[in-house]
Amino acid sequence: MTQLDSIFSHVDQNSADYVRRLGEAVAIKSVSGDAHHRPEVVKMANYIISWMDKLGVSHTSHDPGFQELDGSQVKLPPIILGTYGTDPAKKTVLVYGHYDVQPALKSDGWTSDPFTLVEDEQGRLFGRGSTDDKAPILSWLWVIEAHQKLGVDLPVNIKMCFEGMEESGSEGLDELIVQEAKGYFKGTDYVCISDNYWLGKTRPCLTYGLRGIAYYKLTIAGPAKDLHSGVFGGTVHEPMTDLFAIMSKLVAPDGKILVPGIYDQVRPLTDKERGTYNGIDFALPDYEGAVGGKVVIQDNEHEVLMSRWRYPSLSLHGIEGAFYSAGAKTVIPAKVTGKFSIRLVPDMDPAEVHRLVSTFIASEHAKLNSKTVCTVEPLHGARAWLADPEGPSYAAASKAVQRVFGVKPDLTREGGSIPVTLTFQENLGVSVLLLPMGAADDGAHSINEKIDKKNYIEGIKLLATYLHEVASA
Ligand SMILES: NCCCC(=O)N[C@@H](Cc1c[nH]cn1)C(=O)O
Ligand SMILES: [Zn+2]
Ligand SMILES: [Zn+2]
Repeated sequence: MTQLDSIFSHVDQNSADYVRRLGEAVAIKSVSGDAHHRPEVVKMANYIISWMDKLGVSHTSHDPGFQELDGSQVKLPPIILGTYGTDPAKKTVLVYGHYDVQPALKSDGWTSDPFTLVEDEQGRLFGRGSTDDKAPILSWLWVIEAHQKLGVDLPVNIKMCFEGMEESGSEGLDELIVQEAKGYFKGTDYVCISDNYWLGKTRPCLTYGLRGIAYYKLTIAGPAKDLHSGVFGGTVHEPMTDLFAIMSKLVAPDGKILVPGIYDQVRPLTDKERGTYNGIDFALPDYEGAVGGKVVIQDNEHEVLMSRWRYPSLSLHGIEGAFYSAGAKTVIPAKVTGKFSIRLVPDMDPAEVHRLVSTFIASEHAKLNSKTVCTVEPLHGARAWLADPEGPSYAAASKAVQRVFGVKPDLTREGGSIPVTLTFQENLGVSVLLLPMGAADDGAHSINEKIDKKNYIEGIKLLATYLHEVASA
């Protein structure tokens, strides 16, 4: 029996323990976006630290300071930096993950309490944070534990960077990475992140690209206070009318962004890149299933994937200050703020996108001949990330997938944004790999988030195998 075979059978034998521990973690309501839950985020940090202590992982906790949240100053949760092994003869793999979660209420439509891990008869483990990102970060610890229990030498040094603010802008993380690039992070050979999902439900993937984002607030202000539409309607410029007029000019119903110049920055599609879409395990009906309706714009698989991965998109998210309750309130809102974002792709620059967006909105507002005041404010931005999927880390991960799952992984990109990938790549100068455990239907951020027990258990084996493969890469 090889070392990995014995690790695999140990993982299988201990699967009930791994599920029980995931249940302990899910029960900690580490919602970073809500000030009231901040003590629970810290509790989750302490849960991880207690496991690091048990496993002999040395660690430091970095305090990123305070943030303004719901009108008060709230202390940020720690960024935990762990170190397991410092053998100069071994490669060093830095793993990143997050221990905070999205908000969840049973009343949102969950079929069970979101913070109680529930296993159904199909082996699906439901609970907030189950797949995003508690199972993956815990799995790195279980890999260390399995090696210790079996007396198998871990063939790499591991550094761990676990944050508690990923779902709320990763406050303080970039600064710490820049500051510690030649300190704690020095000596990192590869970065591996397990915080995304397979493209479908059955075939694992390795992810080498993400879109960036430019998020905007567009505010139109008019009267000093909300007005009665019967008394003032027809006599004043209405902020909501102007906001609708401008927001309707940003994007067409077919998804085309209407801001002039936006597509000029997009990297042209080459034949080589076009070829990378061949053979990817992705079917339109499955995608429509994930969407939950027949509203997909494109009519073939390659176009859908390209629209998600390599072209920008503009989404209108919401309007702050507008009347939205039941009933028929006859109000003219005094000030409204539209929220929208543009997903950025290689080679789009957030500063240039901001220049184009603000110039366009100012000119569209001027065309309205309205006396309202229009302001555009960028909330946050991140460039797209694209890695070379042909390096040794990707080769090791591909071998690991084949060993654990018996199939070659798809090489995928994603439409979402994980800005820290680029921060690691640029500041540490090493290859970054996204190695997901969860499946496309896990429902991260949504109601009834889950991870399949099979994905969790085989995922632990996958991470262990990757470390063994990358050791000799
Ligand atoms: N599957 C990986 C995507 C992770 C994710 O959901 N990231 C968020 C990050 C973000 C950016 N602005 C607000 N949140 C995303 O929306 O892409
Ligand atoms: Zn995540
Ligand atoms: Zn998330």
